[in-house]
Amino acid sequence: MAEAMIEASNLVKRFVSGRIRRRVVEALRGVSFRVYKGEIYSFLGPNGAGKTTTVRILATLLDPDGGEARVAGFDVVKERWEVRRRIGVMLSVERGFYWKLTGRENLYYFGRLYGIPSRELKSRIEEVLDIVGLKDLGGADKPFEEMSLGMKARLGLARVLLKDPEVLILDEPTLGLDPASARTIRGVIKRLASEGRTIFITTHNMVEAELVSDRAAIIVGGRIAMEGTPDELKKRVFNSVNLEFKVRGDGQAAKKFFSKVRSEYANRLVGGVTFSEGVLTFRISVSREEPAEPIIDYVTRLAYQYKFKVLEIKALEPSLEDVFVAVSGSVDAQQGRVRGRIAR
Ligand SMILES: Nc1ncnc2c1ncn2[C@@H]1O[C@H](COP(=O)(O)OP(=O)(O)OP(=O)(O)O)[C@@H](O)[C@H]1O
Repeated sequence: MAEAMIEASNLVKRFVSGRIRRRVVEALRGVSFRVYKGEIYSFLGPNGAGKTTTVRILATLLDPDGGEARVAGFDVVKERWEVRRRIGVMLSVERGFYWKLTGRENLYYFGRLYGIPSRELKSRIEEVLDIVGLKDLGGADKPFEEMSLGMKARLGLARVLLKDPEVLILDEPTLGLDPASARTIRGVIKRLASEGRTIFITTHNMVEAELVSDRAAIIVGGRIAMEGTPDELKKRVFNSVNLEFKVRGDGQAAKKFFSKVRSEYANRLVGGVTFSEGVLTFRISVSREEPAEPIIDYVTRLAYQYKFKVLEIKALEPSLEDVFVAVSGSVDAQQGRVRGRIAR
């Protein structure tokens, strides 16, 4: 069994706000999870779900009101310095750098602050600049204030890597980045995990979560609603997949053809049917337990009968975003934000 590098047990956190009208927000209501060595574990959740609060507790920046967490084997409250020595934390891409210093100078400053000897630090800086691709972009010698968001994020990750941490805790590491920078950051995250580092990330970006995560948890209202590999989550939430058919044929025959399909699979047709430029497209839902062949056979035979050509048959698996929407309930309030962020 792999070693647990992050263990959260029943974490509880409350915030009290407002002086006159006291308001208690239960940010975490008993959050438990484990992340094993070499794993990439994503925390997904709508706004205010408790993601950043969890990150801050794991990063020893905030104490829980209840429960406990251990990172790299050490308690985040009682042994916070042991934890800090072993983790790399990226909270917000723009935080904490010196605006007038270049990328390289900033890294030198932080490297010295982390106690890395000067000679060793210089070669380490070149190494991490290469890993995050900042030299190629000309970001190494640019003052921080003149960097693009993508360069700043890369520098943030470079700073995290200076310490060569066992565990990386990254809060929305690709938020707002251009596609190339987001891809680079995802690539670095995967590479680090393949080298045995453990990665905890929070994200709103479902496509990203699906691309990088070994396992993911969906957190809603301070509680983990569901946890598993992206595949497990999909199977648990959706017990069917949609088969999409594209057939080409004559417009008049298309009506008759489709009415046959409808009479056979009336309540299993999902989404609309379209007929465009001679191509009829429709979807039939198939439960995961039943074989798809009889449906494929039926449609193929019907197509032959009506002199239609079957252009394509494919299974459309639900995405992690579909799971997220189903699990986190109505996301109307967040929809703009969620949609906006996955469109990268
Ligand atoms: N310092 C604080 N004082 C009062 N309430 C807080 C504080 N920090 C967080 N909260 C509240 O705790 C809840 C969880 O916040 P948290 O920042 O962990 O959510 P999140 O999942 O990271 O959301 P987002 O995606 O919007 O960053 C929210 O209701 C938030 O308003």
